[in-house]
Amino acid sequence: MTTSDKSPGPDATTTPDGATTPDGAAGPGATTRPAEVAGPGATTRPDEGAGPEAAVRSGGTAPSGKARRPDGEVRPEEVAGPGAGDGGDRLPVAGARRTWAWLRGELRARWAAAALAVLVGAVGAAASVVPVYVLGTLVDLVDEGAPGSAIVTVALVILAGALIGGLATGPATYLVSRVCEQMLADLRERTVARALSLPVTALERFGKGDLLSRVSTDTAAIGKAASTVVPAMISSFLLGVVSVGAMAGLDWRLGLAGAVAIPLYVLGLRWYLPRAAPKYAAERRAVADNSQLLVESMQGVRTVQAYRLEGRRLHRIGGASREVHDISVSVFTLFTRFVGRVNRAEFFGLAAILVTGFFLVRQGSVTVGESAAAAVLFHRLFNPIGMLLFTFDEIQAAGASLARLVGVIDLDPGADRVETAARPLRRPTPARSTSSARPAEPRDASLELSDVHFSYDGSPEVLHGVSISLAAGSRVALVGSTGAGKSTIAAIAAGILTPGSGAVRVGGVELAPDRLREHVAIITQEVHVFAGPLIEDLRLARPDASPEEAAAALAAVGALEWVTALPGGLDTVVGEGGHELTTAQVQQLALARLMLVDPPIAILDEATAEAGSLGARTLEESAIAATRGRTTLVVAHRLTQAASADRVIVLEHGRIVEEGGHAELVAAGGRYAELWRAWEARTPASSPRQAVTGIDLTRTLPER
Ligand SMILES: Nc1ncnc2c1ncn2[C@@H]1O[C@H](COP(=O)(O)OP(=O)(O)OP(=O)(O)O)[C@@H](O)[C@H]1O
Repeated sequence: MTTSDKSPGPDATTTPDGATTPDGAAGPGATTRPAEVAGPGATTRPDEGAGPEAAVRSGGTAPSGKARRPDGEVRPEEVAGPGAGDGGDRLPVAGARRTWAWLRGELRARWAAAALAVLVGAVGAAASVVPVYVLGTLVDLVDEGAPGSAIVTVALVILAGALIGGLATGPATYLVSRVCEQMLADLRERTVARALSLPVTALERFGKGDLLSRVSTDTAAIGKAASTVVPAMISSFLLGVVSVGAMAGLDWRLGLAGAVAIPLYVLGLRWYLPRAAPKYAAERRAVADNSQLLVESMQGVRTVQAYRLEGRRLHRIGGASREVHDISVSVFTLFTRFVGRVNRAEFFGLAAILVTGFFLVRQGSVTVGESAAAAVLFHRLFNPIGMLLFTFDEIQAAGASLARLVGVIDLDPGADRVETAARPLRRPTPARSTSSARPAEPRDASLELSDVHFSYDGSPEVLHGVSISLAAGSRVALVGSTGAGKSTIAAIAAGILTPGSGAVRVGGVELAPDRLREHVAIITQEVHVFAGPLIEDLRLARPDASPEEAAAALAAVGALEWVTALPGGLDTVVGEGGHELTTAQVQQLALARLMLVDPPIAILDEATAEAGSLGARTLEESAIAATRGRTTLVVAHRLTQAASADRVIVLEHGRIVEEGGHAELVAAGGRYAELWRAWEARTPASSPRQAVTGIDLTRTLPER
């Protein structure tokens, strides 16, 4: 199974303040690009995230981490609630009870398959004990000098038992691992789906490294357990039960002698597990921290280079890796000491059986063959018991990983509001209920933000009652200095961020963020080019788009020419490891996706701001073509974008300070006029507006 391929926009979005680099460009070939479209119908490709996962894996030099406490108690960080982790910013980990409940629920849902697996396993275990049981009879027959025919019969029974046991093992393993794999696939799918449905602010707060290590390292730990450890454990357990039963069947005292080993095994486990659990937890944390550090360093590589932070980053990564290494070594040392205790238990168990058998044979209670069979039965348990004990930590690790994934599944989709609720914000205005159960449909493509307040987690409010209204089909530019709140407004209007209070309406109807995304598409500052054919990248916006429709969208934004000139045209493999696209080309792809999404409302957040001056003209034209006929909100860092809008809204410190047409505001001599003069001064040319974009804006300016 794969992740849903119908998840809307959020996966394709970026932080409102997007990581800008000193040179302002992500560089050719970079996977993350300075513009991104997300919106109605946008989808998640099954292969997405392969890169970061690989990065985490390559960083995860240590064996899969382990963290569950043996007694299944809830660790301090195992508090089901966002932000309740030990660092305050980790994704939550489900408690032991909740994890068991999840497991039980999943098994109940597959009870028939699970029961069949156990049944086949039990038959296999019973059949494989038969040869040892009968071996005792064979010894006695030989001892008594029985005829060859009797021995042949016993030998045939041994053969049949071994055959049935062997034949049943394969299907039993297959059936158990199939149930486990199905549960894992479901779990992985639901984890990714929930992560994608999380608000961007929540994802930022938790850190992508933690999420990636859960989806990769934790899933791998569970996957390993599901395919190998759990089936082996179940068959070992069944074999153990059947063998002890068989020993007791020979003579109860032999069974009791074998049972001498049990308390020793238990003591060994009780010695090991409490010591191992904190070490595994520390190892898991160290691996996650190391992953986070690596992901951050890779994602911020330009900033790292620009500020010459390579040495310091490498030093920190080296330190984190050393910590992982040291903890892993101490985990292994502990494990070898545990092995010694297991060997001791085996020795005492076998010795007890042999001594008991000796005396029982002497007093005539059992035969030599029966005593030998008991010893062999016990000896045959060495491997299964060792398997049970030595993989206990892997099961623990899988349990810890399971708790981490269940923690993500249980996350409240409105996780970013959990913390903001503690702050003195007005509650969001409840959506007006309609008389019928059906949600009201917007009557047109107008967009309205009404008295919107917003603050990022734990930070002071950044929007203080912003109200903006865009008539259907109009083009409005948001202008303001850095940090004024433009991108935040864009993200709220697109349904990426949820306002602390206030309302967002489309066509007069207040819509929740998820419904808002059905009507609004946004191009943000980062575009992710997914590895694969270019047409598939376009189909993220509309999965059923035909090559002709994709070509038409590309043509509309002026990109068809260069796409057809690519070696494979629409089928050229782009993204990580594929054909490298320029920043401007990537931005045009984002605009073509917007065309395919065909939303009534479009939001451009610096869609062209990162372009080099040579591509600026083309991109400006592409952006105008892509948004023609749509209600458009443009975050205009380049004031030429504002000059071409129907209306300009000037924002400062989270408040609207001016609003009106470009010419009107310039004439008014206020804040916009000030910004415009500064802009003109920065772009000396006979016709500043033309010089910046290469477009004669008087042609594109609407009639006023
Ligand atoms: N993810 C975030 N977490 C915390 N604070 C944030 C976050 N994103 C933005 N901010 C803060 O919110 C305020 C508004 O930021 P926003 O990015 O909306 O401004 P902007 O006008 O778009 O700025 P710019 O032109 O630099 O993009 C700023 O003070 C910024 O530091």
